[in-house]
Amino acid sequence: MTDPVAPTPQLARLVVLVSGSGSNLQALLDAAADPAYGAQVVAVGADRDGTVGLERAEAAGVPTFVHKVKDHAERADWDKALTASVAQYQPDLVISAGFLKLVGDDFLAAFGDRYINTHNALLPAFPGIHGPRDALAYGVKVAGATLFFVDGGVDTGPIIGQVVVAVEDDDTEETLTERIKEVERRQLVEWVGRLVRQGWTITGRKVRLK
Ligand SMILES: Nc1nc2c(c(=O)[nH]1)N[C@@H](CN(C=O)c1ccc(C(=O)N[C@@H](CCC(=O)O)C(=O)O)cc1)CN2
Ligand SMILES: NCC(=O)N[C@@H]1O[C@H](COP(=O)([O-])[O-])[C@@H](O)[C@H]1O
Repeated sequence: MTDPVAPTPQLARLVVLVSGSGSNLQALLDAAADPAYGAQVVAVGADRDGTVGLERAEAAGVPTFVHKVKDHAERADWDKALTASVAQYQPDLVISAGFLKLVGDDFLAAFGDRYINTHNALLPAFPGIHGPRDALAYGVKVAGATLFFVDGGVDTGPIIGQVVVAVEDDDTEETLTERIKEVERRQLVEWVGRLVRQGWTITGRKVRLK
């Protein structure tokens, strides 16, 4: 069992990592506007400039930082820089919400017990960055989203929650992606709130609220 993580007595500090439109980030920002939610977004990080996700953070008055892989000689240097920026904000929970980069050893050593990711497929099926496309190509009848604690693999960590949607006969990648996102955002907001208000344990692959 990893060390249990206790509930956070004050507002829990969330750092959110994004690469794209940031609709999951927006859902967290909206939820955190109510102090009863129990958490605040203290910073937003990204691997690229000029995204709507970063604009959403700035509009909410939340500090941002960007680390691009190509600005570093080695991937490990990027990982160290990302780790240092996140650490500066002393997060209780780090959340990847459409963050399209795999983090490395330094990041996981610092935050591996408190780093979660939302993925738009029902893991362990369809890991990677094209979940809805891969699900449609396979011909599945249900799809969905998985929230999990990140480990050193690609979308392999202990699962916190999953939510399911139907796949319609006339779905395109775009329509299925949007249907998944609607339920994915709700799942993310609900589980982040529960985790920070109640604390959690991870025993092997089992995640439990305290
Ligand atoms: N060590 C881990 N890091 C991250 C995980 C994870 O499971 N383990 N989840 C991600 C998010 N993710 C899917 O949810 C994911 C992100 C990125 C990739 C990937 O292959 N990325 C390539 C670049 C792709 C691109 O920029 O177009 C890369 O990192 O070089 C797969 C899955 C959060 N981080
Ligand atoms: N595996 C990574 C991945 O594909 N993540 C997916 O990117 C979307 C981000 O949306 P958003 O930027 O609107 O929150 C989300 O659906 C998330 O599951």
